[in-house]
Amino acid sequence: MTANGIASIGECMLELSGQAGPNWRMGFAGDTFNTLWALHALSPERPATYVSAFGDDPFSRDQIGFFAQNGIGIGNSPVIAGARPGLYAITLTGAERAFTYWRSDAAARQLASDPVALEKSLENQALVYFSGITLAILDNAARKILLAAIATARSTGSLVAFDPNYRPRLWQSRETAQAAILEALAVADIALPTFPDEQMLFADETPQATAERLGKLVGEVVVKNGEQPALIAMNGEAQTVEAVHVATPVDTTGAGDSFNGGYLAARLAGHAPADAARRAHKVAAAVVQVRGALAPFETLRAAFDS
Ligand SMILES: Nc1ncnc2c1ncn2[C@@H]1O[C@H](COP(=O)(O)OP(=O)(O)O)[C@@H](O)[C@H]1O
Ligand SMILES: O=C(O)C(=O)C[C@H](O)[C@H](O)COP(=O)(O)O
Repeated sequence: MTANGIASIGECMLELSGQAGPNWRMGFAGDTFNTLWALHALSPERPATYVSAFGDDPFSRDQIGFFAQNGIGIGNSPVIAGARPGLYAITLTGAERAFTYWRSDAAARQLASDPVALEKSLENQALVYFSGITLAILDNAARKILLAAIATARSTGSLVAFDPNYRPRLWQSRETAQAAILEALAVADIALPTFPDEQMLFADETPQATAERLGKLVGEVVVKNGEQPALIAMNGEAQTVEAVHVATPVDTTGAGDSFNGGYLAARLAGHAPADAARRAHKVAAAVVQVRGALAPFETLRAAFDS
């Protein structure tokens, strides 16, 4: 059987976005889910699986129902009695987002609790995607199980993409994050970092320094940098691709994740890296103009094809 699917591994939370007070709007989001959402919008012919662990409370059931309504399955992800999803709220200063989390006992922390189920969820995938947030919510033993399952999928032909997405609050120490992220890069074919994260974590002085450092570890690297150009490093060659100018961004939550979804969908469809990054910028520019991390499929498709 040809591997045709797309799997993304991590934590999808309940999301509060919009305005504080009685007008909060509740959705579902999380970096790896946001990327899968865009990927699925842009590659609808590929079976899409969100690999995580879920609870059995009404919110977990709603979340799984929301995925299903939108054509996204959960593979062999465990559903754990008594567990529940995490929650985060977005507060904005202008369009720049900050997050408050309630997630320390979320079901997703058990996503590697059944190694056999995890490996099964990663079978027959053309693409396996995960992030530094996926690593940050796991303990050491669970991280090892996850990376082993990803390495197995890669050895059977899956392309592996990884966004380090550094969230200092989720890690015990910067050194732990550095070590785990380097281990993840060792099993990745495509790395999709954001420059300010890499600057914080590895003290890179410029996006070029990030691209050079990661280019020695991974064959294909795209460094995002907000409204600044993205930098592609592939096989020792560097290219820059200008972002789209957005006059009035509303909420930058999910911009990087949606960029990744656009980039990977384009690469899976056979577009060259620079063309993929141009499409990804357009997708991300559409996402910064909506509140919350997810934009409607039609909005994403129109941006990708424009
Ligand atoms: N203000 C902006 N105007 C236009 N595009 C933006 C803006 N902010 C982000 N983007 C788009 O989103 C992508 C990712 O944004 P970035 O801020 O680097 O990532 P993250 O959301 O991971 O912090 C950028 O490469 C760009 O395409
Ligand atoms: O922080 C987390 O754990 C989340 O997953 C919440 C957000 O949905 C993403 O962080 C958004 O990611 P950006 O694309 O970088 O804006």
